[in-house]
Amino acid sequence: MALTQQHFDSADALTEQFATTLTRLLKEGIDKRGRASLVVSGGRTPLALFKTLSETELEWSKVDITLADERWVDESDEASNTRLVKQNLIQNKASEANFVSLKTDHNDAADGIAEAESRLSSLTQPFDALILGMGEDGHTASLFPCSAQVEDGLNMSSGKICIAVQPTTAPHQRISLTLPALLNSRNIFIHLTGDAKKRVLEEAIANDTELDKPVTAVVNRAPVTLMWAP
Ligand SMILES: O=C(O)[C@H](O)[C@@H](O)[C@H](O)[C@H](O)COP(=O)(O)O
Repeated sequence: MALTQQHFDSADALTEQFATTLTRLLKEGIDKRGRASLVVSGGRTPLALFKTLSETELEWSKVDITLADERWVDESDEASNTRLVKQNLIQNKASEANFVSLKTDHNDAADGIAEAESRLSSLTQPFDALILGMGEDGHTASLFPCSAQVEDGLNMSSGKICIAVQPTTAPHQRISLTLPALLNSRNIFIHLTGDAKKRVLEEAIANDTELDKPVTAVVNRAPVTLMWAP
């Protein structure tokens, strides 16, 4: 499948254009289907994008937002992606958006899977837009190459929407959408900044080893747009 690359001169230019594109896609979803769904990633990269989106005019009350993955920590924990999204995206004009959390009260993520999957079933699918980040080890969402669960997460016929993941090279147990669940999106973006990550992505695609660099599995199966700035 094709990777379309959109390169920008600065992170600000990337943020502006990305917010415009996402708003257009969400509006299109609302116009055609009554509601729209947006799947975002955690980490530091999307922070400015979240802030810009939150200031954007849109019928946010008709938008459902969830995460591609979540660290299995309380919402009060600095590491919580839910906290990040609520503090930066579900604010201002976007405060009316409906946020669907993947985190449940269970101590172990494995015990929260059924509830998380049931929550996700309320979202318009295919998702209108999916924003993925990537780590320098080639993980995307929480499909970590170091984890024992990576094969399960990349299995296209598992029938699973979410899995519990225990990375060995990153902190916190996680819950992640599986590859088939992520691919159930009308528009897929990989959002990266910096030369190092761009190199990792290019090498991952060239070497085509999905278990070693799970981001490759997404690019191999769907049209993906890379949104990149230095
Ligand atoms: O919760 C998470 O950690 C993620 O969703 C993860 O897949 C993230 O997107 C990458 O690790 C990139 O993170 P940075 O943007 O912080 O580099």
